[in-house]
Amino acid sequence: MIRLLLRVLGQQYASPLRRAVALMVAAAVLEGISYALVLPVLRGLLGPTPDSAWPWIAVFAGTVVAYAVLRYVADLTGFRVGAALLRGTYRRLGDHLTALPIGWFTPSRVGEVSVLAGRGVLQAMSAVAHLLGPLISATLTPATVAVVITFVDWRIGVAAIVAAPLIGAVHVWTERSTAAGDTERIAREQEATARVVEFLHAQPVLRAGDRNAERFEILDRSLRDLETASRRTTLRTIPGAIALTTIVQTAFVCTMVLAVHVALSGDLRVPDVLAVLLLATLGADPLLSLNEIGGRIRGARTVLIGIDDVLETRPLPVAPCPRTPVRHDLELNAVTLRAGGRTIIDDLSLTVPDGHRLALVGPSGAGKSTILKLLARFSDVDGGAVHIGGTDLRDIDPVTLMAQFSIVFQDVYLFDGTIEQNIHLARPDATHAEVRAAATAAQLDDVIERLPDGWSTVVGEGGAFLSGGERQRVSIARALLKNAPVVLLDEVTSALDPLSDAAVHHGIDRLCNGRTVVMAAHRVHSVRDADQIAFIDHGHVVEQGTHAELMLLNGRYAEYWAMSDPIDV
Ligand SMILES: Nc1ncnc2c1ncn2[C@@H]1O[C@H](COP(=O)(O)OP(=O)(O)OP(=O)(O)O)[C@@H](O)[C@H]1O
Repeated sequence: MIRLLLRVLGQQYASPLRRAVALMVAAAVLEGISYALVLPVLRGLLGPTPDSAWPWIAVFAGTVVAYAVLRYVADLTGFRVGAALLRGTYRRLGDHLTALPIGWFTPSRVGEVSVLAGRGVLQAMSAVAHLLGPLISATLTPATVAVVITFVDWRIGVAAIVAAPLIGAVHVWTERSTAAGDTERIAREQEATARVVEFLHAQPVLRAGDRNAERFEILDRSLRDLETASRRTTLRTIPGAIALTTIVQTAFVCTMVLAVHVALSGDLRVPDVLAVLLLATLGADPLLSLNEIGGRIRGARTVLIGIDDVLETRPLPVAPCPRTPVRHDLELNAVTLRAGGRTIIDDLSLTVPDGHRLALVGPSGAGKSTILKLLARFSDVDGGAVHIGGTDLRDIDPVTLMAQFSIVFQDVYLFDGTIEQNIHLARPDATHAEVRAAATAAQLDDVIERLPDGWSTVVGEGGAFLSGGERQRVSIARALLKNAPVVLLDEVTSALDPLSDAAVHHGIDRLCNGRTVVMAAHRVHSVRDADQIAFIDHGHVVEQGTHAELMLLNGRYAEYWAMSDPIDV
């Protein structure tokens, strides 16, 4: 577990962790020694001069006080190390996540990482803070007691010590038999969490379609699966729990029987017999708690394996000598992309000269949004290359690359802050006046006027207090403020009222002015003025040209145009 923890977090935590473990070991041994002092106390008390017990009672009291202080320091150190590990895990995970390709963040991965980063990390780190000490105590205190018994009578000591390898074997066996179950239970837990979130998010749709019962059945099934997986894991731990209890009780009974037998044969005095019986009782008790501690440590271990898996995911490679593009023409050269076992973009080539507008048109699922994502290197291509200003995206530093693009996609995410804070994100060094100018250019002024607290209105998590068209306008304001040379635009698909639609398109026109633009268009009227239009289907360019050229060709684009809503045209 500690090795895994250090692999996840890095070796810089090795020495504080070792210090905490050393203190916990010292506390556990001192606890065992304090129990062992029962022996001289009883020998004195039950001997010819009971007063001789007093010095030992004083030593016993001193040891108990020293143990209490050491335990406190050890627990405090464990707690501090746990807190430092918690911060370290969040930082490591955060740093790593920001380096992962944007394409990695699918909804299911986001759900998985949310569970890990939320409850998971806390669970794993509280194991260090709260369980490492009890685990060390539960093993080392009985071991110290067994060594002391060996000094009293080696035969009884050996009977007690024999239990140790058996307990170790049971622990390893339980670990192995429950490992697969633990992994399955965590997977079911993540699945159930995702279904609960989905059920809550989908309430408006489900109620409108009277589909709550049907969808609840899916949620209920995933909760039942979780229950089954949890029951299966619990059942798998039962044999280990029974075996551990049996071994501990058998060793305890053997120690007692042997102690009585040795005493009856005259080899052991009464105080020593009493001390051995007392020590055996004190040693057996913590061993029985190993089951519960082991179960919780196993849970923490499974979480650490999950975090390790995320950290093992390779970020996109960064060129050793990154280059900075000086022009902003774009080129997709024989690009192929595969995902989910199929080819999404197939040997596709396109060029956009600096300052020109390319519109991508085609049926749903043709690959238009994917092309936009490849241009911003959300993921790397499987074949071919993407260039900006003649430079392969893979040769450009990720921060420099992202600085080239203003991205306006459909799923606009707003943070739970004010509109101003949300726009400011695009360029933190922008002045207040620049932010306001971007908002005005994106036609946000009338939206802000309508909000209860104007500019200071908090927009809610994900921008929930704004409409789709309003969120889109905030996104355009961000892009305007960023003022990047290339604009990637995924046109909003949901229908907006004519006023909002006009406002969004006015903002888009301002944004595109004088820049290199690639736009995935869902409505034909918005592409008519593009310098080039590419009709995409099944990840291929089927036709390419200006609106007039494509209409003359009388092919797929012309057919698409004819079918489009006359209001669009
Ligand atoms: N990570 C992925 N794994 C598997 N399939 C994917 C992935 N990303 C995209 N796809 C698939 O690739 C295809 C192209 O998707 P894309 O979003 O680019 O289409 P689109 O032309 O933009 O569609 P729309 O007009 O509906 O937005 C779709 O069939 C989509 O399901």
